[in-house]
Amino acid sequence: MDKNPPIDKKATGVHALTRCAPVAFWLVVWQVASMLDSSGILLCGPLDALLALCRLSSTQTFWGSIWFSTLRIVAGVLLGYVIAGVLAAVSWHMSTVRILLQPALLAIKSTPVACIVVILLIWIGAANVSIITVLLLVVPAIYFALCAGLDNMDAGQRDLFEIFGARGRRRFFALIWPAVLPYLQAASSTVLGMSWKAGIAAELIGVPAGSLGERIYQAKLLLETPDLFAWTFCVICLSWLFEHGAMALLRGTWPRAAKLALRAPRDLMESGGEAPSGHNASLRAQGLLIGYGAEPLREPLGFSLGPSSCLCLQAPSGTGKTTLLRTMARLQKPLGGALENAARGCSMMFQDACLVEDLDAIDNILLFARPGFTRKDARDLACELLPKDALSRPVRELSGGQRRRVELARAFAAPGELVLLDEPFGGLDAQAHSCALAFVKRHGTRRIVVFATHDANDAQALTAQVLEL
Ligand SMILES: Nc1ncnc2c1ncn2[C@@H]1O[C@H](COP(=O)(O)OP(=O)(O)OP(=O)(O)O)[C@@H](O)[C@H]1O
Repeated sequence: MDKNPPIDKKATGVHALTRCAPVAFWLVVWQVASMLDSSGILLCGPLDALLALCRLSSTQTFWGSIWFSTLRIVAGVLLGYVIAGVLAAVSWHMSTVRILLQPALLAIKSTPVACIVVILLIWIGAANVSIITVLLLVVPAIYFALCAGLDNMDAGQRDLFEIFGARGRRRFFALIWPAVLPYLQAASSTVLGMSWKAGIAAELIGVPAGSLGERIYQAKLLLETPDLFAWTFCVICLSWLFEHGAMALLRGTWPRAAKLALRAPRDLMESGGEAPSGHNASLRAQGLLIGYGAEPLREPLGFSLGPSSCLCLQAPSGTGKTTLLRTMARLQKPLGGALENAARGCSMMFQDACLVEDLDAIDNILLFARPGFTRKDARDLACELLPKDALSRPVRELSGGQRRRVELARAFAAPGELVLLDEPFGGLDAQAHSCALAFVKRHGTRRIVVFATHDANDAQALTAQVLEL
């Protein structure tokens, strides 16, 4: 069977016509308007502009000017992105830097380009005025976009990377980059086109020798209107190419960043070890108070868990099971009492599935897996819980129950000796439920497993101690 659907030639033809017809219409309007100006100084026709472009493009000066301006504008943009990235990273870690930078960058952002150019001409002269002008346009726009992306990073995703101890390149490529990318794309779509406008405006004011700005200025001085239109057309094309090329590059970074995150080596210090041995793992609470603000949710809690033990948290809704699990994961500080955790590493299954949505089940498992855990291991582990056809689709396309099972597999592929499961069997049918119970029993040995459930039979099935809140 032919896999490619037949091309609808009629529809393609209509599509091409709807795109070309308006352009042709405006070219005719332009030609007619130019014919009304008999002098040809105010407005030249499109044909004259095209002839001028052909004439100019055969000269060395033409390509020299394009090279001169492109080099400076692109350098300004690249430098601007690097500086904005460094400043945003520092500001994110140091609020004082952010407070200090805020007024300066807002002032630069609000200053008209023409004023910036005039000041720069006094300071650095004309030759490189376009680089700094473009840089000053890019830095505030990209800096504020990056800060917004970092500020609005999903709290659940942050918790996920924090608990699993994913740092360095994996954290950058799988957490930070996808969080800032939409903001970066939105700001870039404005800034990239603007950078050419600002760069050429700077050259027109400073008139550096050999630049596109100088050519446009000369064409205006000598009233060579066709040349003026030809140069303007060049700037529009360069700006369009640059903007669309850079945006396509940016769009393509996410799948690549995910691959880089998966390839990043996981060092043993970071992960807590090769595989859980569980020999010395323990978790003890004495007079533990949990809650938000000053008022504890419950009376003081106490329990003691040794290696290969399982604790079931059972309580009605809203009584603090999730809060206790978050406290055990060190995502929240206890309000009082003592919590001694002697387990190496921790992994958690959240009540609301928290996954890297664009990656498939295997990649989600591998992202936080212990060192030496191969793709085949991840596939075998996932196959214990999920149908094969669910393994290679982005997890955002999976059902709620399937997503929970990806999380469950991920929790046991990670090296943590303490495994916290928040309602791991919620939303599963009877068969999937018993399969998940068997999975936890099989892989829970040599770890401490703490899970929250509303089903009293789960504790029995896993021979778990029960802590009723
Ligand atoms: N971020 C928060 N700030 C303040 N109070 C919160 C916060 N999160 C939860 N609570 C409150 O803490 C209490 C316990 O919530 P928690 O989510 O721990 O209960 P739960 O036992 O896990 O409930 P469920 O079984 O419905 O998941 C609830 O009364 C809830 O309103």
